Amino acid sequence: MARNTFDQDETLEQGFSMYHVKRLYDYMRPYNKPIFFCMFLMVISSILGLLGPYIIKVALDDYIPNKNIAGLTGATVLFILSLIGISWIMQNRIKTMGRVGQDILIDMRHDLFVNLQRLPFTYYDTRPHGKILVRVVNYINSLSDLLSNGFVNLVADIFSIILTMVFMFVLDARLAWVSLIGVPILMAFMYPLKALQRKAHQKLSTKQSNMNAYVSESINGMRVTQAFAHEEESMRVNEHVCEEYSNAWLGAVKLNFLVWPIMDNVATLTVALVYGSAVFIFVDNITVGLLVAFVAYVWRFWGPITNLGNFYNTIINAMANLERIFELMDEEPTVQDAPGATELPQINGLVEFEDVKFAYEDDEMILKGVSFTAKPGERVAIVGPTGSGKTTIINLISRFYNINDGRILIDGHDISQVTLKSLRGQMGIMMQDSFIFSGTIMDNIRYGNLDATDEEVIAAAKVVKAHDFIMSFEQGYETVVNERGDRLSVGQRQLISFARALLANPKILILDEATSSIDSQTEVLLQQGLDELLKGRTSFVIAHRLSTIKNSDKIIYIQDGKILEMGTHDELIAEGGGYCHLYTTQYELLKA
Ligand SMILES: Nc1ncnc2c1ncn2[C@@H]1O[C@H](COP(=O)(O)OP(=O)(O)OP(=O)(O)O)[C@@H](O)[C@H]1O
Repeated sequence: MARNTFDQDETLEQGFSMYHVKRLYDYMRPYNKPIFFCMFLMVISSILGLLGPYIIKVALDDYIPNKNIAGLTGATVLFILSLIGISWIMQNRIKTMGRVGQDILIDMRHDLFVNLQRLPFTYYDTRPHGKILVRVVNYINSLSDLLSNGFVNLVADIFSIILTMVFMFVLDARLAWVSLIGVPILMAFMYPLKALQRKAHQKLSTKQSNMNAYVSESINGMRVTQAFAHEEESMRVNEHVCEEYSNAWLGAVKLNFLVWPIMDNVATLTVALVYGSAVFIFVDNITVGLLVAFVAYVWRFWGPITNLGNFYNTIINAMANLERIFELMDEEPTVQDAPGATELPQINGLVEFEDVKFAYEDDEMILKGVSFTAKPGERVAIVGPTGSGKTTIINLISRFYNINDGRILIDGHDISQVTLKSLRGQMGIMMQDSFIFSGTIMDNIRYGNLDATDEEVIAAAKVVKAHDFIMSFEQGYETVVNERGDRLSVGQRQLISFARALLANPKILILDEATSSIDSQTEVLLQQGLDELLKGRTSFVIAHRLSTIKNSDKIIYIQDGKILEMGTHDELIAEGGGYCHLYTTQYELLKA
């Protein structure tokens, strides 16, 4: 999968097609009833709107010359009633379609979010998160107008155009033909514009995505930016992405704004032709009332055509975003249950790596044939230099990535053939980055097991020695923390994540640098609790502080994606290899 950065335009793997329109219609289908009802209302509204000029014609040509007061009063009342009817219909349409539009957006957001949950680490590794966010939030929002007004108005406008033509032909077929001259002229202008608009809107959505990605990255990296006093550089980049966005916006809007004047000019030209032909060619058979009514119909004919132009702008914009929304919705998780995957039964915790080869990106093998066995209940430590592949190994146990070659077995079951849920549901994982969700400390720990009682949460916190610092907060376990865990120190965040992993009560426990930021005194206390707790569980521990893994049943020393040494602490020290060197260096440093 190609990597993308905030300043790199995303290319679409698949262009716009009728398939996208069909997909959009699938979302609208459940709301057919209110949508068709609103379309029906709009058709009635068009008919009422078209009555106006006819009433004026009758008033001008018949009632006023004949001083027919009763007829004139009746026509006025009818005219007012038609205006009231139109306004009632408008109100109801806005209310109903507003609701329907929002409901459709909720359905689309739901489906997008469902797929986001399924997508593997690789997907998130390879693109800025702001670019994902923009699809779920901004692009979906941009469909609101199309769904609330666009389609209903489209049908009403088409109906209105046809009905107006009928009125025009009934009134005077010669003038009706004259007023249609504008249609091919309009087509000749609009056709070449279409391709330009489509490109401009695609560019706009790409630049919006880039801008979002940079803002999101800047917020996440704000502390580093301020620490290095790089605000100006950051602002310069921001100005650049904003300028690119605004240029793209201007480009798209400039083309959109061409649509309306073209239509207006063609409409004016048509009216002029109607007047001209009425005065110079068909002068004998035309009354004032007929001409006034006819010109009113010509404007009414061009009104919906102008609306169609606006609808066209909306749909061009929406389609550029829809392409990306559906692309994300259709993104197939590369890590998913194999066909016929079975449930992993309750495990004992035997983990076997058989000649596992793995690459994040095709060209660079990270694990180059890793084999080891961890027996149930064994405590396995994985050590090695930075970037040697330790985290990669433990990420593979939970199948966050698919391996390129070899096999990983748990209790003899190949993990690629069992369901992800049954596999991950039996593991407790504490990752290097102790992520804290916004909410209370209690909720954050309970994330490990949503069914756990408050007492169980507190018990887990006590085991990892987090209870005391939690209780030192005024609100204890109910203290609200945010996404970055800003109220908490890094060590405190680690302890909370630790408690979360334990609460899952897993047969396999994975601890990646679980205690790297915890003071030595707390760590000693924690180790005592842990010894008891890890009994009966297979655990994988990664720790740079080697004193914490000395007592492990097995230490795996990995370098450059290969296991170089494996054994107990004493055995590896006796071997005098890489582990011994690492350990003695650390020991010397501590002594110094
Ligand atoms: N998501 C990723 N995409 C591409 N390459 C990656 C990714 N994560 C890690 N790598 C690469 O894989 C190699 C092993 O990384 P890994 O995180 O497993 O190392 P580690 O031994 O855990 O290091 P550390 O001690 O620093 O945590 C590194 O060279 C790293 O650049």
